Amino acid sequence: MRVLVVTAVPAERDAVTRAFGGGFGVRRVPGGELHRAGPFDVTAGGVGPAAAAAATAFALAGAPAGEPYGLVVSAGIGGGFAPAAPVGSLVVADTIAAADLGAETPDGFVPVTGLGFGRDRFVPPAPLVREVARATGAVRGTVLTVSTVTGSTSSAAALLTAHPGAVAEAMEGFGVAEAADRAGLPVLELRTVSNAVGPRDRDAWRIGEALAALTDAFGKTAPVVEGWIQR
Ligand SMILES: O=C(O)c1cccc(C(=O)CC[C@H]2O[C@@H](n3cnc4c(=O)[nH]cnc43)[C@H](O)[C@@H]2O)c1
Repeated sequence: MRVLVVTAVPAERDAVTRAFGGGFGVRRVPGGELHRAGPFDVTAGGVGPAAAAAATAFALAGAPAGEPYGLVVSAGIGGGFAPAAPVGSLVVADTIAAADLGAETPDGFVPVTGLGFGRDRFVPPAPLVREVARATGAVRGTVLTVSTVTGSTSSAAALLTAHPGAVAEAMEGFGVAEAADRAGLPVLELRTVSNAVGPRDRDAWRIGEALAALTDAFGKTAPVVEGWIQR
């Protein structure tokens, strides 16, 4: 079995494949391409949950005969909630939560599940999360999926009130998880922290360091997931 990794942008995809000395072959799938590296097929699916879900669904549907996927990973850089996940740290999601999927009401935000629809979270396999955290030193916690990057102290505080276990936010995990779940596959989310969640200061984003940390993280994660998908 192989592992599908979905990043947002090509720089993140290439950071993952660099853990194996680069991509070893590129395969076209509808709407994208898959870069083969070690046990991973890595695709840059675009920014946001909708692009991520579409890219994941097409990649899973196009798996070659005899090479099924056993796991899907959402990966890339993300914002970290202080003090749990400082800039430069690695986070592995024990819960992937859609933080802004729902309705604003007079009583505040109501998640989509409170409206009687769908899902607002997915839970990766706990033993796998534990093993990845042990192998990489990652912080474990909820990773939020947002469609709008948080840009103020008050919004960051509101997210932490609604999700006390949140350690990071990004924009794709829930979309990847939704597609993986419909294919009957487990999901994992790995984020290296490029910036603090809070007031927007793009000059303070440490993207280069976060991409280097992503390469390091995948080098350490590969043996763990290889063992796990063979069980
Ligand atoms: O400008 C670049 O060189 C560059 C290289 C790699 C990635 C980027 C991105 O802007 C990726 C966008 C991606 O990052 C996630 N992200 C990062 N920080 C946050 C945040 O604070 N809140 C939400 N999302 C964040 C997100 O998943 C985006 O898709 C640029």
